[in-house]
Amino acid sequence: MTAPTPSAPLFDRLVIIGPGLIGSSILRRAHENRAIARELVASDIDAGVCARVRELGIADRVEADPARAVVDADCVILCVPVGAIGAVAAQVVPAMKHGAILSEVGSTKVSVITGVLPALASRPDIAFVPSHPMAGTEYSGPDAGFPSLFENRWCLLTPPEGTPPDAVARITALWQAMGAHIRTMTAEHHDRVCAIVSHLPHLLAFTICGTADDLAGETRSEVLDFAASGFRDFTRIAASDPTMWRDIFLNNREALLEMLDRFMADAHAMAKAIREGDDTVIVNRITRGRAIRRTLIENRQA
Ligand SMILES: NC(=O)C1=CN([C@@H]2O[C@H](COP(=O)(O)OP(=O)(O)OC[C@H]3O[C@@H](n4cnc5c(N)ncnc54)[C@H](O)[C@@H]3O)[C@@H](O)[C@H]2O)C=CC1
Ligand SMILES: O=C(O)C(=O)Cc1ccc(O)cc1
Repeated sequence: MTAPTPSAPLFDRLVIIGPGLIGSSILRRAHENRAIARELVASDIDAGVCARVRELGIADRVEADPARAVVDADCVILCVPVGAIGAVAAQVVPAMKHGAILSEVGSTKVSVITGVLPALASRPDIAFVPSHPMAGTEYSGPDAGFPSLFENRWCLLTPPEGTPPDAVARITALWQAMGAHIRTMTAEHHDRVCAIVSHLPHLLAFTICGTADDLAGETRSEVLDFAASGFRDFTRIAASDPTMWRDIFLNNREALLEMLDRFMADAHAMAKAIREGDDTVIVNRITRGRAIRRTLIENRQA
């Protein structure tokens, strides 16, 4: 009697360009679950990151040159800051094999897709499946990653019109193997949703920490002494990486500015209610905030 042949992995060779928090988390999960890819390859512009990924042993091979890294890959995922995705696509696409899948994990989509499309113009054989795991932390780099990062989190896919369904199905299967739930939407819708749920909150956190820091002398030291209040929750996300967030703000400019305008109008309405002692408006606003938090807890996303 012959032993049953184990089913082939989802990808033969999976390449991660930029194995920082997100890229190294994908590698860690795929390293644990070899049904995802037979071979894992990593490449990073930073020689220190390449050396660290080798030490961690989370990739089978590390290549300094991204064009060398992607040779014969079935799937290449760009995990670099959004401002670099277009340029990295231009470096790797010409070296990719016929029929391979290109993906990326950037936090913004419209400008990322616009930036990648020129590299794909002469390679209609390559399917492009942009993805965005709605999971992360305020930490960066290969040491910050962990295999369960995407567990029970949403991953948003924004395949451009005409993307082969088979490629979308394979990227869906990849994120499901990471433990994520999938939602597919247009890039425009993605950018508006993420502007309100992620980009504006980060902008507010950076701003409030800056405002507190600008307060002179004694007050500032008290802000830091008594930070075990609402302020502390802002400081966690305000600790996020400056390059990554500069790129997100500049690449989702329109949607972010629209949400900021709406927020400022609502903040002005709250200021007016406080000035005028309008307790109905104040209580109503707080009650709606509590309800949102309760829903997140019920959906296990808190
Ligand atoms: N940090 C988070 O919580 C989340 C981040 N994202 C997105 O994922 C992407 C990666 O973010 P993180 O993993 O947090 O960043 P990270 O800073 O931890 O890792 C990014 C890596 O890309 C490398 N890199 C930068 N430019 C490069 C280039 N031109 N060629 C090759 N490598 C290059 C860096 O050296 C670094 O190792 C970003 O686009 C970000 O918007 C998506 C979801 C969550
Ligand atoms: O650490 C947090 O609270 C985050 O919000 C992480 C995060 C950062 C960027 C994304 O595009 C998605 C998730």
